[in-house]
Amino acid sequence: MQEVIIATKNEGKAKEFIRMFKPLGYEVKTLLDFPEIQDVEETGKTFEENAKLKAETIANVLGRMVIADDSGLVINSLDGRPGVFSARYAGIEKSDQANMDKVLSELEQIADNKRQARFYCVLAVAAPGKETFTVSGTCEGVILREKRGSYGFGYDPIFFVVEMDRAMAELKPEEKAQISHRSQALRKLESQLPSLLSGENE
Ligand SMILES: O=c1nc[nH]c2c1ncn2[C@H]1C[C@H](O)[C@@H](COP(=O)(O)OP(=O)(O)OP(=O)(O)O)O1
Ligand SMILES: [Mg+2]
Repeated sequence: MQEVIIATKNEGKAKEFIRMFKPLGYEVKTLLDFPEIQDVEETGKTFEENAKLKAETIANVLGRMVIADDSGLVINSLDGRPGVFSARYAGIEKSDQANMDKVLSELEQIADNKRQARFYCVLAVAAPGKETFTVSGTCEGVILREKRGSYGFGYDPIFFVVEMDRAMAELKPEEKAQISHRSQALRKLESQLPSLLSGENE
């Protein structure tokens, strides 16, 4: 099977990418398979900037095509927070539980009809000597008042998916893969994968 490198150290993302790429005929490797590679500092102001930064840095380290994912939760009544700070919202330890607790407490006084939010995902494709490009996807929802469900990762337990009438963490992996911001973004990339990867690791 042809190999695709995803420049992520996030186990939840890694699992989703492995599942999404399998039916397309690609085997996914992530930075969890390359523990010697150092963290890329996410200094960008936008998801696009951070996705490009991660993809280009790792493409240069490995000398081959790499896809990076920068994603997060955007909440209307918090002026778009946590946004690009989603992973480290409650501190640099990157705790999903602490991040969710912080959002829940910030929204405690916010009425049910003012809790709209969206997940946003940018995928950047970078290869040495080529121009980097990005695609994006979104998933609309509402922030719950307590955690629900145990699938997924990150903010999934507090994110109610309008389209599915359940919390994201109540969706089985194959259900999340039908509607997620990540799969929306990947769909925009799918048809280009064969040409992007031609000449790589045959
Ligand atoms: O489907 C999702 N379901 C729930 N939460 C999600 C999702 N997608 C992103 N998120 C949250 C997790 C993390 O708090 C942040 C991503 O931050 P982000 O910097 O892109 O990833 P990360 O630091 O965990 O790993 P890495 O940079 O190595 O890919 O947004
Ligand atoms: Mg990150």
